[in-house]
Amino acid sequence: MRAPDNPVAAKQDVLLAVDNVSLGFGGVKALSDVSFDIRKGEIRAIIGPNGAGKTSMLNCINGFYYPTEGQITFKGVKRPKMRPYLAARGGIARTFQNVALFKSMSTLDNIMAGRSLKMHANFFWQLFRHGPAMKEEAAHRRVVEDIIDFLEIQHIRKTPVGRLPYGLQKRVELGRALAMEPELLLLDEPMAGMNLEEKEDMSRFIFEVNQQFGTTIALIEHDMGVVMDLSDRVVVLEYGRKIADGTPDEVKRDQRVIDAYLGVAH
Ligand SMILES: Nc1ncnc2c1ncn2[C@@H]1O[C@H](COP(=O)(O)OP(=O)(O)OP(=O)(O)O)[C@@H](O)[C@H]1O
Repeated sequence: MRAPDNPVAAKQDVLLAVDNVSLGFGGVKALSDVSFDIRKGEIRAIIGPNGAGKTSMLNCINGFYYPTEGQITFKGVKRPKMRPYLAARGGIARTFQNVALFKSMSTLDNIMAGRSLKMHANFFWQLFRHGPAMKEEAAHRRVVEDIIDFLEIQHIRKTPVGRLPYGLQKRVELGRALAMEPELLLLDEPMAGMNLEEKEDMSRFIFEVNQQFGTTIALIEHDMGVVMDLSDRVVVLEYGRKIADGTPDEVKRDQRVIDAYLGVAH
C-alpha cells in the first residue's frame, strides 16, 4: 500500500533512497547527480541505452562501488561506506549480468552457498558436519528445498550448473539470491540471452517472488515488453543522468525517453 499524498507515510514507504549520487572512473563520469527511491514491495526497473550507468548504479547500491558524491540510504540509515558482504547481511541480494555461479557444483550446493550468510554454526562444526552444524544444516536445507520447488528445478537439483542451459543457470542464480531471504533483490539483466519461453518463465518467477514473498525488486532489463509488464515504476538513465522517472505509461510517453532509448534499435 502506498500513500504518496501523505509525506510521512510516503517516507516510511521508501526502502532505499539514492540521493544525488555521482560516480567517476578517472575521466569517465558513469553517474551524475542521480536521485531516485525504491519503495517497499515494488518492482522498480532501471533502464537506459548501453553505457547509461545502470550497472554502475546497481554496484553502488550493493556496495561494489562507493559513490564519488551523494549518498544511499537503506531502511532509513545513511550508508557512508558499504561493502558487498555488509549489504548482503543487511538484506540486499544480487544477480549478475553474466551468471556468476560455482559451475562444477550442483544446483543444490549453489543455492546452499547463498544460504551461508544465514548460517551461525562455526567453521569447525560445519567442517565436520557434527552437532549444532548438522541440525542447522537440516533447517537451511529445508528452506533451500522450498526454493527449489518454487523455481521448479527439482529435476536439476544434483546437476553441476556448468552443464545446464543458460536459462536454467539464470534461474539457479535467482535461487541462490533468494536463499538469502533478501528484502531488496537486485537483478542485472535477468532475461539477457534467453529465448522467449525462458523469458516468460523468468518474468513469472520474478513476479511471484514479489507477490508471494513481498520482496522488493530492482531490475535492469533491456527487453521493454518485460519492463513495462513487470514494473511498478521505471527510472531512465542516459549518459549517467536521470532523464525520466515514473510509471511505465508515463515513461513510455516521455519524449526524452523516446528519443534516447525507445526510438533506437537495441
Ligand atoms: N570499472 C570501470 N572502469 C572504467 N569505466 C567504467 C567502469 N565501469 C563502468 N564504466 C563506464 O561507466 C559508464 C557506465 O557503464 P555501465 O556499465 O554502468 O552502463 P550500463 O548502463 O550498465 O551499460 P550496459 O547496458 O552496456 O550494461 C560507461 O561509460 C562505462 O564504460
